[in-house]
Amino acid sequence: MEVFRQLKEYYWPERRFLFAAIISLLLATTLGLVYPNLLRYLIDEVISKKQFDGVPYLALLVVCVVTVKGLFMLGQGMTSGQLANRTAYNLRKALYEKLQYLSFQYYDQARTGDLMSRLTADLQAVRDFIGFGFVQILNVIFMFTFGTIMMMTISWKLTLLTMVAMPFLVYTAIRFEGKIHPAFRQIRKSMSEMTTSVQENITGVRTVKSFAREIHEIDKFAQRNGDYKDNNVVTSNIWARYFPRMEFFANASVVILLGVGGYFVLDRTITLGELVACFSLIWYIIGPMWQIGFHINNYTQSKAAGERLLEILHQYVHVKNKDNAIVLNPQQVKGHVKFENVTFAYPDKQPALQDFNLDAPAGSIIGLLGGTGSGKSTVIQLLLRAYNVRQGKITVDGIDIRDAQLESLRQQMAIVFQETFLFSSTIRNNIAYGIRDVSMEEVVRAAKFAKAHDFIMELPLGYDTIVGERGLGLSGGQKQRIAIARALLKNPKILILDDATSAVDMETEHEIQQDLQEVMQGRTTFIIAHRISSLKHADEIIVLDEGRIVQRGTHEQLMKQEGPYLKTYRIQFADDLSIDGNQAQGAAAGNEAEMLADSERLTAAASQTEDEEDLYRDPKVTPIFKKRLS
Ligand SMILES: Nc1ncnc2c1ncn2[C@@H]1O[C@H](COP(=O)(O)OP(=O)(O)OP(=O)(O)O)[C@@H](O)[C@H]1O
Repeated sequence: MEVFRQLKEYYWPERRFLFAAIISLLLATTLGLVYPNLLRYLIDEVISKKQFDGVPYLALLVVCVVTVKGLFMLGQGMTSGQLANRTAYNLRKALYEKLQYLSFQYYDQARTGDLMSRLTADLQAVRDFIGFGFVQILNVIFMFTFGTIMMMTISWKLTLLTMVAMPFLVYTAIRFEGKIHPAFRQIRKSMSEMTTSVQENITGVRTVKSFAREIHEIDKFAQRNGDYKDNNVVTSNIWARYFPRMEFFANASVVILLGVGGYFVLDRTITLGELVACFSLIWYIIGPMWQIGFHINNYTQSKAAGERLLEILHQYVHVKNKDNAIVLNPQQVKGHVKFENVTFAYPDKQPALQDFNLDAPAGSIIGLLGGTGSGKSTVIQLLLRAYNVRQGKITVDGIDIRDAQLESLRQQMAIVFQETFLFSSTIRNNIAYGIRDVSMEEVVRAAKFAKAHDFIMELPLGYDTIVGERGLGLSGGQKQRIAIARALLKNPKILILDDATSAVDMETEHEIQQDLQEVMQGRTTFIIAHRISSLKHADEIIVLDEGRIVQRGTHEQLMKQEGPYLKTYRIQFADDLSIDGNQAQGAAAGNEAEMLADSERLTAAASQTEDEEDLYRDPKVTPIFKKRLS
């Protein structure tokens, strides 16, 4: 019962329904005990004595008892239903809330299919037990106790003899419980593995098909399906072995009752009516014992399910607010970011970042460059406080981010990831995600800045087009542009572009960056990019290799040093040259010239773009948005 003790806070507030269900069932069971007594009266007082005048009254009494019992059963059903559904609601709410606050570290390991199975099948099992199963077990106890007491009042000897087989029944039932509980746990585990496999297959269907791995996936699923089947077979075998034994011991009681009871009637120790009443009452005792397997099964299943729910509910939250955490006020935050001697390793891994130092004054642009796995995204993850830093510290305006209230810290930041997640909602809602009271004009302006407006307008329903869970129907670049619009609309003090333009073509990237120049003003901006053209305007570019800073400086400074930056520049430049002959050469030459040009001149040129001119002349642009963009 430990599991249910720990789940108390979710069903105890609904205890009024629990008590009402118990009382209703108690009364219904008590009324059920009237039948054997009516039978006894019918045989001993009416049939034996040939007093048939009382039969209509007896029949009427039966009708009344049946009706009232029915009403109590109805009450029990309704209150149990309330208890079950309210408990499920409370649990679902708590689980969902917990999932919101669990840290990135948890999600690094968590499997969606497994979580989904806990939130559905396991929750259902707990709901059914608390709402119905528990009351049924109490009913078993009532029926056994009341039935035994009534039989005792008729003949204690007969009762005790009838009970001889019961300890065997109880022993078998307990052994059955010991075997069936681990078997059910295995079933749940294999069920969750099977669900995970289906879920991953559906999510990654494009990868599976493009690698022609259908057969492999079918085999993989067949193995999990087989495990699930085997576990069910094992459980059925346990059931098959124990259930007949329980049935045997239960029926042995009836045989004893009829044999010994018949002898007692002949002996005139009890009347025929009393034997018939005992025969009726024995089912009050055997019935619950008969069902004990089902209740044990139900209980063990829900206990296993409850354990899995508690695992989520008790899951340690790695990143959380301290007591008296400092709430960052968006009006006061300037966005001065500092990393001081930060060394960080993901659990059970080599350090992803080593002795990392960075001073990004408010409004500065920091570029991060490096090969895959060099630690660029880790810098951003740590700034977001997705993980706690244990060595060194990160500050925003001098406040250690571990002391800042998490929500207020993340509200100061907007991040555009390389992989864009779009919710299954309209494009408008996707752009306005996380911002309250935003006007359509602001959404459109942000979309224009992100170069998303034109393609959105070409969609049949424009901004009201519903995009799928993974933005189905949109290209990678289009999704990225929506993500950029979403970030711009948030008006963050710290803007993070994590390879945010990797999926758009060079031309669009160039256009977006010209607009971003304007947007970045007044915000501390972190740009992770593989293309040097995306970083060249940064105030400081940090080049990482295996978690260590290997070069830092401005584009101009780094271009004068031999090192990975210049090497990367040359490779990218050479790529451009080799693409398509003369035309590319011209473009590359232009590109190089442009790269080396004075960045101020570029910014000035960029500010001449049509969109911006429109924006600042357009009287419809709300002052809020102008402020947001400046
Ligand atoms: N969630 C995680 N759990 C465990 N290890 C991780 C996790 N994220 C990153 N790493 C590891 O940390 C190291 C740095 O990864 P990071 O994602 O910061 O690199 P990156 O420079 O952003 O790479 P890329 O350009 O490929 O995105 C890598 O060795 C990577 O395997």
